[in-house]
Amino acid sequence: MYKFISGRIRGGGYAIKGAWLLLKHEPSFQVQFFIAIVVTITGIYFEITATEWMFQFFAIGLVMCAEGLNTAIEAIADFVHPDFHSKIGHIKDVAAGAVFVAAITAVIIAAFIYFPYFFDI
Ligand SMILES: Nc1ncnc2c1ncn2[C@@H]1O[C@H](COP(=O)(O)OP(=O)(O)OP(=O)(O)O)[C@@H](O)[C@H]1O
Repeated sequence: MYKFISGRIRGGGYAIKGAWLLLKHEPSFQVQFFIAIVVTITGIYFEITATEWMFQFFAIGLVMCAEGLNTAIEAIADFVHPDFHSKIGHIKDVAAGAVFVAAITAVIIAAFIYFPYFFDI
C-alpha cells in the first residue's frame, strides 16, 4: 500500500515537472498560457457565469493538453527519425491538426461566451 501511494506521488511529481517543462521551453504552449491568462482576466472583468467559467476552463485545458501531446509526439518523431521523411511529416501534420481542432473549438466556445458581453445582446 505504501509503495502504491509513494509511486502515485512520484508519478504526480513527474507530471508536474512535464507541465513545467512545457511552460519553460515550448513557445506555442507559452502563447497559449498567455492567452489563458488574458481570457481569465476578461472573464473576471465581465463577471461571466459559473457555467461559462466551466466551458472556458475546459477550452483552455483542451488546447493546452492537445499542445502538450503534440509536443511529445514531435519529440518522439524527431528521436526515432531525426532525418526528413514523408511519414514523419504526416505524423507531425496529424498531431498539429489535433491542436488546430482543439483551438477552433476554443474559439467557438469563446465566441458563444463573449459575443453577448461585447455586443450587449
Ligand atoms: N523530419 C521531418 N520529415 C518530414 N517533414 C517534417 C519533418 N519535420 C518537420 N516536418 C514538417 O514540418 C512541420 C513542422 O514541424 P516542426 O517539428 O518544425 O513543428 P513546429 O512547427 O515546431 O511545431 P510546434 O510549433 O508545435 O513546436 C511538420 O508538421 C511537417 O509537415
